[in-house]
Amino acid sequence: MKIGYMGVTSTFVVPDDLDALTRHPKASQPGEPINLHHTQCHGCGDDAPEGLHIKIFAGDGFTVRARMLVEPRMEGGPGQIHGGILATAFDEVMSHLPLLVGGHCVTAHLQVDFAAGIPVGSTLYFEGRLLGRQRRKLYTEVVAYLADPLVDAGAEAVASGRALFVKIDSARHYAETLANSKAAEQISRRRG
Ligand SMILES: CCCCCCCCCC(=O)SCCNC(=O)CCNC(=O)[C@H](O)C(C)(C)COP(=O)(O)OP(=O)(O)OC[C@H]1O[C@@H](n2cnc3c(N)ncnc32)[C@H](O)[C@@H]1OP(=O)(O)O
Repeated sequence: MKIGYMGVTSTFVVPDDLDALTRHPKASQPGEPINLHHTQCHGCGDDAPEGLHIKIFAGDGFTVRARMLVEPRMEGGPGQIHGGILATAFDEVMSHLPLLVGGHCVTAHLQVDFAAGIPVGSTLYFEGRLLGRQRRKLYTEVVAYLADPLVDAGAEAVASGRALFVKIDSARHYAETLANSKAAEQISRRRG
């Protein structure tokens, strides 16, 4: 089995020679919700019954803000969020950053640092940031807090994540699996 990518152990290093970033003209404005991937998306979909139902908003510049209620069904260790759920939430929040510059991406690499246990019943607040772009690669990071850092300057960071996204041709990438999606019609309609 291949470990890492192309035989190289994956390490998240943002290159120095980045391309310039430009906000897409149709990107959500700061404070506005960012369009759902689709309504059945496990992370952000309103109609995914077992989904995380994360609410994601555009921030200033190349940032996003998000929040998620840590429900009892998300428990791992007693009374605390499961680490895999937090990793999923991080993936979801960071996957909305490429939408600020346009185009669909998939996660190629994801890493998480867990700094403190996160109690069931809390609301998690996320701040995500696009660190840079090089060709099809977009480098992102996210930090999770137990209070809204916008209103509470003392909000403590409880976890952080980094991910590399790679831009795809969405129609080609999902050509063989779209028919399995509960949202197939909606996605096809959106493509026109
Ligand atoms: C319509 C609604 C859409 C909703 C989207 C929701 C998304 C939510 C976020 C997710 O969870 S996505 C699901 C998890 N991810 C995947 O299923 C992706 C599976 N992997 C792939 O499909 C391919 O490996 C991938 C598209 C990422 C790359 O394959 P390609 O053949 O298109 O590109 P290539 O291998 O040439 O890589 C492009 C660049 O990325 C680099 N790269 C790719 N994977 C890497 C990796 N793992 N680590 C480091 N670098 C990587 C690669 O070295 C290269 O760099 P350079 O530009 O410098 O040449």
